[in-house]
Amino acid sequence: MNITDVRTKSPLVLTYANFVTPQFVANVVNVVGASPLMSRELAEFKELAGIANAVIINTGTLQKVEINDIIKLSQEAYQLGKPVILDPVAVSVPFRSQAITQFLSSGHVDVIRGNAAEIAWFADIDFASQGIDATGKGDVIEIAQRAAHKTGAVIALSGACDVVSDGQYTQTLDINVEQLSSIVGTGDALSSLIGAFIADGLKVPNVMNAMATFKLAGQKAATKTNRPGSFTNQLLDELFVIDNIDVQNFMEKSVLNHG
Ligand SMILES: Nc1ncnc2c1ncn2[C@@H]1O[C@H](COP(=O)(O)OP(=O)(O)O)[C@@H](O)[C@H]1O
Ligand SMILES: Cc1ncsc1CCOP(=O)(O)O
Ligand SMILES: [Mg+2]
Repeated sequence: MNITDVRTKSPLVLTYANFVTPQFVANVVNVVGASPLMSRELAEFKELAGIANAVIINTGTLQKVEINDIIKLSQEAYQLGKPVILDPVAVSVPFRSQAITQFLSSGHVDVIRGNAAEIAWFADIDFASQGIDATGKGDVIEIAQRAAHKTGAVIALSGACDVVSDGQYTQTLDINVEQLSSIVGTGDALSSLIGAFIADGLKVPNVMNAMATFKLAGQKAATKTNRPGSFTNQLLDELFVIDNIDVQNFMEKSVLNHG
């Protein structure tokens, strides 16, 4: 899907959110015309997964007692044929590594969206990080492709260079917009935004369409302000008005295909 499709179809995006950024995430999904819904209640997962077009599981503030819940949520979504997107915040921190390993052992995932350090964990490649941030350097195409092969999921690696890969087909978007990394929650928001754009099918180009839309909105916002507070609101405003023709032109110019 593209931004016009999202505005027309208004897909419902169900997010098991962390407790840090849900309002911002919901607003990003809302301003592009999709329909956000957040829940952490096991008793309603089946019903909500039934009405959702995609399910996002963000483990940014996951607790031990919740691991079986997210496994159940991913299984319900899978049984209903709904794509599951995992956002494994700071996965290299030991408790989180154990939790995600347990999740992967019996849960289901179709897309993993993370920064380069988070994706490198799935690829079994060393990559420096500090908490929620990727701080190292590395071959992000290799990292994304290896993570895709190891997990069987479509990988959405975000950062200065965005990479989407299913292990065979890879696309990159190497456009630097520093301000996007200056506010907390842009990664969380991107994970749920991807959920809106894959409502008509889990394909690499659909995932890249979401990432390019978000990146272009960030680039536009950055031309109007460089202060984090006003940038946050400007980003929402740019997403609200962004035009599909602009996004398609941006993608034609900046997205590279790597087989
Ligand atoms: N240096 C950067 N230049 C351009 N875009 C960036 C940069 N860092 C992050 N982004 C963008 O910010 C968003 C969040 O990505 P990222 O910071 O990697 O996720 P997280 O917040 O989960 O660490 C993505 O759209 C990504 O493309
Ligand atoms: C600060 C923090 N702590 C646990 S989740 C979270 C938000 C992470 O947001 P993002 O990964 O989008 O920067
Ligand atoms: Mg993140």
